[in-house]
Amino acid sequence: MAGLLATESAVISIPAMAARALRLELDLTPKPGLVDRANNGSHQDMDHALFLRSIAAITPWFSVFELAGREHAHKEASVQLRLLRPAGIACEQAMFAATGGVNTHKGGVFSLGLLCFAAGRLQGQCQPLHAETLCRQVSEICRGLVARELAARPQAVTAGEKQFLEYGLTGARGEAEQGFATVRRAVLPYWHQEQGERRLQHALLRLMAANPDSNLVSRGGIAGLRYVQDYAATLLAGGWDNDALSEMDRALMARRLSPGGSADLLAVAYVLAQLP
Ligand SMILES: CC(C)(COP(=O)(O)OP(=O)(O)OC[C@H]1O[C@@H](n2cnc3c(N)ncnc32)[C@H](O[C@H]2O[C@H](COP(=O)(O)OP(=O)(O)OP(=O)(O)O)[C@@H](O)[C@H]2O)[C@@H]1O)[C@@H](O)C(=O)NCCC(=O)NCCS
Ligand SMILES: Nc1ncnc2[nH]cnc12
Repeated sequence: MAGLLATESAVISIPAMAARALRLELDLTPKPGLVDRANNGSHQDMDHALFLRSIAAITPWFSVFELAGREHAHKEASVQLRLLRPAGIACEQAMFAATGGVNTHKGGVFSLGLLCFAAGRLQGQCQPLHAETLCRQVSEICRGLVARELAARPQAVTAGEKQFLEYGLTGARGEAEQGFATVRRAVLPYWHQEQGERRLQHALLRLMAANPDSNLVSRGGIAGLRYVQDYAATLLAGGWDNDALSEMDRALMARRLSPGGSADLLAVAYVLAQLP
């Protein structure tokens, strides 16, 4: 049963979970600063329909990543990212073609793509598919990525590269190289404290409180990042409901702040939380 994992009553695949994670994240409402069913958050160039098109364009690639992981499973970890990247870039291009050039899911493609690829690699090596083994694989596949692509680069082009040079933030690359440590430490131990949509909102708040999200820094500098982290921590400490989240949504929209990196990590958290 290659590529499949039995969970509770259903048998589902990691690529299918990744696609489901993107849809659940998108539909979660209210969701401060982000595109949801109610509004476009702090975004002028994105809406719910655009995200649906993006998800439709990305979804077929998750199985491609998993298959590639299986095919290359017996090669060293250090060559894996080089083998995955052409498909990752092709998937990004499919996303940009579907959205007319808007970056809806660049971080999501990167993080979920790595999870699918690592799952295929584990299957190819006949290793058990657990959250821990999957994250360890991602970390090994990405070993040295921050040093190679951020630290060794004197000139910055992307937002992620600029923020490394200016503030030492390692963004999506750092999260992956650390085996999604922010998700494992800040979210997974608390996953079963809440149910349904509230579980995902709780996870998002925990991510916003902990994640050094490069999107917040590119929109609002370090002060913008601190504002969102403190706001989320205050809600977690004092209690929150949908009204409080809607108020936070308005506060972030007024400041043009969007925690897009945390939205991506929420999808990662959902996939990992389905695994033993
Ligand atoms: C390695 C890449 C991810 C390189 O990307 P880049 O150098 O741009 O690096 P980052 O900025 O670090 O990351 C890119 C996206 O990752 C998300 N992100 C940010 N911080 C974190 C974090 N701490 N943890 C996890 N993820 C994070 C974030 O994505 C979200 O932001 C999108 C919107 O961003 P932006 O374009 O800036 O849009 P706006 O803010 O709206 O801009 P303006 O309107 O203000 O102009 C949002 O939709 C989320 O997705 C970062 O954008 C990678 O690109 C790469 O190597 N690609 C090649 C493909 C590949 O190898 N894939 C391998 C696996 S398949
Ligand atoms: N729902 C969302 N809104 C804005 N940016 C995002 N990046 C990933 N999901 C997002």
